[in-house]
Amino acid sequence: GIPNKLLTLVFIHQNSRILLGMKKRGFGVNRWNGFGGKVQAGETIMEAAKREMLEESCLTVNNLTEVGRLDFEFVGEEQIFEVHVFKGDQYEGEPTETEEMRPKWFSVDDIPFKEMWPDDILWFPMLLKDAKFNGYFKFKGHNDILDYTLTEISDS
Ligand SMILES: NNC(=O)c1cnc2ccc(F)cc2c1N
Repeated sequence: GIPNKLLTLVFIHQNSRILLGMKKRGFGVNRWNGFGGKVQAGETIMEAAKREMLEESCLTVNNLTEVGRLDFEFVGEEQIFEVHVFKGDQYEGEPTETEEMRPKWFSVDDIPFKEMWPDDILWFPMLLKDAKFNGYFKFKGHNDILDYTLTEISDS
């Protein structure tokens, strides 16, 4: 089907550490997520990414770039999520726990994939090496990937 729900996913990646957020309630609860959420009417996807980052972590990220696009389908659900993945390395503020998220820095050599969505281990290597990527994942529930496609896009 046609993806029809725009979402953002934001990571701060500084040298050998990446900021993740433990989701404290709602969708993806008890998993280390990227920061982000829905795109509201009247805002660009980039504006939504920065807004959600500020709301969920209290950080203002200055240099976000879009590094990937992931479509997620959940069998039995009409809606397909079109997730725009952003990365930045310059921010203002201090990572702060909110009602939604508990932020924590992880070494890129020690990412808690067992406590993350099962697709992460597949595309994080691309995220970390600054490759651009496109993916599609068909989920059954929140834990099983029935099938997927994942393509690294080389600019050159
Ligand atoms: N760090 N990874 C995420 O935040 C993440 C990964 N995969 C997902 C798959 C389906 C979905 F609805 C959300 C996510 C998601 N937030």
